[in-house]
Amino acid sequence: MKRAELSKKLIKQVARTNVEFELLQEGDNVLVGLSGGKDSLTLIHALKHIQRVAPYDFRFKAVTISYGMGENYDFLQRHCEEYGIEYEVYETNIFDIAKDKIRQNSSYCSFFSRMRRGALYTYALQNGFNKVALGHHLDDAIESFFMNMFYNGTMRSMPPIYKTKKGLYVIRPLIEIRESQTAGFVKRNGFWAIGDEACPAMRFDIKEPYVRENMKEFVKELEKKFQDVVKYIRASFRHIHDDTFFDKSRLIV
Ligand SMILES: Nc1ncnc2c1ncn2[C@@H]1O[C@H](COP(=O)(O)OP(=O)(O)OP(=O)(O)O)[C@@H](O)[C@H]1O
Repeated sequence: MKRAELSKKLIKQVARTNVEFELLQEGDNVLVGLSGGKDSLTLIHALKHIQRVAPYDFRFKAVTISYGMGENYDFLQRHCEEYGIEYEVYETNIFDIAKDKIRQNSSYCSFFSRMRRGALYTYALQNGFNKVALGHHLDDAIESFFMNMFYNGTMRSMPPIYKTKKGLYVIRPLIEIRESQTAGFVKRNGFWAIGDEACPAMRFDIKEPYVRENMKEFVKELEKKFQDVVKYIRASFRHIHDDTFFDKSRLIV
């Protein structure tokens, strides 16, 4: 069985996040969302590594949500076979539904993303999984944080773990690693990954949502000015003084 090569730094960070937030535990049955992009490819191999070395047993299966646009995921099927990873493509009709809905709803990508998330959760619940793992990383969490603040007027980001109303745990084992590390991982192993288009609509010449692009640029510029800014933002995410803002429900009075 082939083994992918993960950098020590990446393994160490994922292991630390995993232990601190108790993401994976004995007996877990984890459904991993595999888009075929660099992040979720890194995720399946990081989980495979943890499975080899952890003193507890858990099972995971990678699933790709197909939008029903005639996509071909044979390369992922072959990849998972080579590395001994259980895999399935879950067919949906998200694209058909989108064609009707999107005329009224201008936000293609968020529509696809919501539907995809719904399909993943449904598949997990119907097939006895207790956790869903997603490939979001630190850059995603930081971009989301600024996006929510600058465009929605809310302060929120992406937690390493949370429980849905239906009792499913959503975990993000890569949440403290940088996007450059997932890019490095696929490069190092010579893996082909689907490009960074954030949603299938973009394959039809729709530009990447400019808001996220702006946020990427914004963080890049910040890093040019303040070398360690990402380190400090990450630290801030761990030290939240939520009684120091203007949210009445959180004030200590
Ligand atoms: N078609 C899909 N099927 C299953 N899971 C998916 C799919 N698309 C995305 N995901 C999951 O949702 C996570 C976040 O989605 P997002 O659109 O931000 O990912 P992405 O840009 O495709 O990233 P990645 O490089 O992980 O593939 C992914 O890391 C992956 O775990």
